[in-house]
Amino acid sequence: MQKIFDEVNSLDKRCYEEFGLSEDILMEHAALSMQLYIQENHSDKKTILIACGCGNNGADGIALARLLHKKFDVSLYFYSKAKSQMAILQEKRAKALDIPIIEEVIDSDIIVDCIFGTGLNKALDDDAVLLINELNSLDAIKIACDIPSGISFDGQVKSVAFDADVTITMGALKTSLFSDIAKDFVGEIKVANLGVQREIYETSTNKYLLEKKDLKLPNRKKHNSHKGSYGHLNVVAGCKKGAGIIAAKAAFGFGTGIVSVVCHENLDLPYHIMQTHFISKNCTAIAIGMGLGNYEIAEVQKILANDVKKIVDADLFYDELLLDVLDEDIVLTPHPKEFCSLLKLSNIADISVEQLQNNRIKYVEEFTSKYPKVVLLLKGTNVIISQGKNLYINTFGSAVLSKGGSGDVLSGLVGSLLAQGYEPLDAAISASLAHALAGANYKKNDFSLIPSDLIEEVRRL
Ligand SMILES: NC(=O)C1=CN([C@@H]2O[C@H](COP(=O)(O)OP(=O)(O)OC[C@H]3O[C@@H](n4cnc5c(N)ncnc54)[C@H](O)[C@@H]3O)[C@@H](O)[C@H]2O)[C@@H](O)CC1
Ligand SMILES: Nc1ncnc2c1ncn2[C@@H]1O[C@H](COP(=O)(O)OP(=O)(O)O)[C@@H](O)[C@H]1O
Ligand SMILES: [K+]
Repeated sequence: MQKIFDEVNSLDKRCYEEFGLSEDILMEHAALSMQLYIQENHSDKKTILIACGCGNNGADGIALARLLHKKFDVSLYFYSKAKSQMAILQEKRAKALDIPIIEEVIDSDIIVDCIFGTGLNKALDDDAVLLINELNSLDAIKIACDIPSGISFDGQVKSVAFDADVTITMGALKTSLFSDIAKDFVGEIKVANLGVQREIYETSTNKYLLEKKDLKLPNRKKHNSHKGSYGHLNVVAGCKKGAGIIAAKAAFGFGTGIVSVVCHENLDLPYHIMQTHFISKNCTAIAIGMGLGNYEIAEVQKILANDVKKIVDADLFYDELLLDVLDEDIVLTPHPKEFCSLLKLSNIADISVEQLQNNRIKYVEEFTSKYPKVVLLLKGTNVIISQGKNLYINTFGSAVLSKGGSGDVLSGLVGSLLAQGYEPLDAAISASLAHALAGANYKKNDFSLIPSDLIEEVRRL
């Protein structure tokens, strides 16, 4: 996993104070890394437009123009007059080289957005909105310097943001790049070293970006085993039985030795999935909530009181009885609407889905600091998983997963790993990665995936 930081000003400051580097050195490295990226990936292109603002993001852009001048046809466009000391200095250097400065945006092979970086501190004015819309409308390779202009420090996009193919972010990954809203603007994210290697630049953090290698598949190492060695998951099915059946199939395909669906009515299940009317004595984990619908409170209370690992999803996020188990290391997998209900039930906040989506990390942190044992997996395009103070983000998911039943597959995967003995946090992380990567491996197209395709892809991981 890679570290993520809420802010990097303190990390820059450390470079000056502890490593004796200057702002100029850091900026030169920022510009150099963008130059190298462009030369290594787009040497066949001719024209580059660099749009600059008045602060140090703009200064990065002017320094880049100096580095690329003559190798490409570089034009500088100033959205506003240089204001920061470094922007004034860089402009002087650029003028000494006669780098073309243009008054109107022109068609170019590559556009580099250096209008606003981490200093964006108010709403974009009409001119900025017009400029960003104009840049977005051009058919060019689009590179954002540090962060696409228009995304604020907390990952919100109030009006518009630069629509980047790639974001070259300076020094370290920033939290703002990983909001659900930002995902449609950042493109591929690359980190530029600022004069020291990243491992030196970075300090400690509580936020991490998950990588493919963080997926720990339940590979079987022992030959001397039997089905009971790989756990017994009980999936509780309710009114909408399909949800439980999907979860059960996903769990079986992900390695659980025995999977039983708990339901009073007789179900038509695949032969390898068992049915039971009550929780099995030897079950090693329980998945409950998916499609539960109307249920008897006493019965659900009794199920939740079982001393085995549990994953809770869907309908139970609307019921106060969930509050009884929030002092356990239980896994909860709400989507945003369900999480809003959970926040309300737990007296943390009474907010709309929109308010949540604009502040996902804030509310996850509030919840997990109130309930430090719970493993919370907040669904979304960038899934957030958190327990206690630590928070992990999975960005591998995509819109192929926006289908009824995708969440039921996820519950099944989490339950499967819990039943096989994974710790709750490890189960949530690996299940979420498997879920998203399986979706990404489905290559037919981006609209036709159904839960059985997703389970099939999980089985191929
Ligand atoms: N040590 C450093 O400080 C380094 C900074 N770097 C670059 O510097 C950037 C941060 O520079 P700054 O702090 O100067 O910030 P920005 O360059 O993002 O812009 C800040 C300026 O824009 C103005 N502004 C903010 N929001 C506005 C709005 N909506 N409409 C109009 N004007 C607005 C502010 O008043 C301020 O003058 C980083 O994103 C990064 O690109 C890099 O060069 C690496 C090193
Ligand atoms: N656009 C998207 N990008 C990434 N993941 C997505 C996207 N849309 C949906 N998902 C994932 O699909 C799952 C949907 O779950 P949920 O809404 O509970 O569906 P259901 O209850 O119908 O099974 C979640 O894991 C979510 O993170
Ligand atoms: K920018």
